Amino acid sequence: MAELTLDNVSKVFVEDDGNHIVAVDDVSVDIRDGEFLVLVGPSGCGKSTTLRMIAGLETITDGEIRLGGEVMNDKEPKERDIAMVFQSYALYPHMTVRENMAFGLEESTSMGDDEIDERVSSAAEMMGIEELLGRKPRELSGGQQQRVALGRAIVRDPAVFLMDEPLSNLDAKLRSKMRTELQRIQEDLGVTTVYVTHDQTEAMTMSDRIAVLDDGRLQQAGTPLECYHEPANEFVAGFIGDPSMNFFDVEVQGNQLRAADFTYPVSDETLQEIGDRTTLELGIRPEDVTLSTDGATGEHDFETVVDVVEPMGDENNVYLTFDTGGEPDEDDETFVVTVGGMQQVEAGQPVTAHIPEEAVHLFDAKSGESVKNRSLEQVETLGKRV
Ligand SMILES: Nc1ncnc2c1ncn2[C@@H]1O[C@H](COP(=O)(O)OP(=O)(O)OP(=O)(O)O)[C@@H](O)[C@H]1O
Repeated sequence: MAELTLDNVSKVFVEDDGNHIVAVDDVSVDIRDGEFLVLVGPSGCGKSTTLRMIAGLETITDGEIRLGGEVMNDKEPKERDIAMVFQSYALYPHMTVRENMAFGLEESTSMGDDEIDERVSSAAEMMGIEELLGRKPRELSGGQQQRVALGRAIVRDPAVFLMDEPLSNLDAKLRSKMRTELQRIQEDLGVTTVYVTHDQTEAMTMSDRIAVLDDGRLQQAGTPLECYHEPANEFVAGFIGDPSMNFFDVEVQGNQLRAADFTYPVSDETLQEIGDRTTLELGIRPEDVTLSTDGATGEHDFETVVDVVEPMGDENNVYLTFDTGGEPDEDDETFVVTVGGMQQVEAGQPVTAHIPEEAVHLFDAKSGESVKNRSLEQVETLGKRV
């Protein structure tokens, strides 16, 4: 059993001048046995510090970390059944690949040479590095070093893998190849894994669940689709998804959401969810807006003009400006809309943007908390790309 639990975990660094930095603030999350959890968030949000506390490389200021029910707080790193893979790979330069992989086992266990050899061979096979076992790290490419670092973690057969941006030094193509390979290996081995990245594509594609951090605080822990379609707040909504969700400041007037001349009527059901709030942030995903040249025929259709078209291959990112009737430029809202690559759209072209109410997200303007999300059920019935 290797369930990993973080219970109200905090980390405060005290600098020489007495200044307190709250790097991790009261984070609680349960990582199930065999689960692949990705910790994601912007630079400085506390991802690495969280991982280092789990590894025992950093003390815990407050709270408790448990592995398989056992409290880890005061255990030395080597007493924890955990293997960590770093961004820098951290291979020993004077050792061969075989020695690098075997080193941890020789140091920390009374395992016989035969079993060590067997484990190294099997991990090398899994990582496809059998031919490299006699080489030194300097004789390897970045991708190969990365495989050795992963192989070294696998050899240990730990209860938990911790990975800190392990793919970020690889080029884009190798990175996406390693993403799928790593996922497969983790699934085959069934080892509980906590993986840190600031790359939300990695988070979306690799994880069973994502834990989104901002400013040391856990914003949401959920499946990639939950975080994408049912974000807990505006931060998660804006962070997950590329291009990012479009946001619009609106006021509630009767059954309309308004920004100067922009009016967006909503249903009674939506009004109920809004309650007595008077200011909101309206959010809409780029792929949920549709563009046409038919003119505005419905109450959720808006006339606009294409600013820029960014071809992405199979689809285009189309930038539009919504004239909301305020000061030109200042109060206008810029939108990005994703359309299929076959749809002919060019800069300067007048278009009608349709913003379907079922896909609209609403957030409390003050707290940023979610007020209305599109539900996963709606996504399925709409047959939208997810
Ligand atoms: N040893 C330290 N002493 C003081 N402050 C620290 C220390 N380590 C981290 N911090 C601070 O704690 C906060 C969280 O840092 P952390 O490295 O965990 O963030 P991160 O999300 O991993 O960022 P990145 O993606 O840039 O690596 C930051 O404000 C950082 O400056």
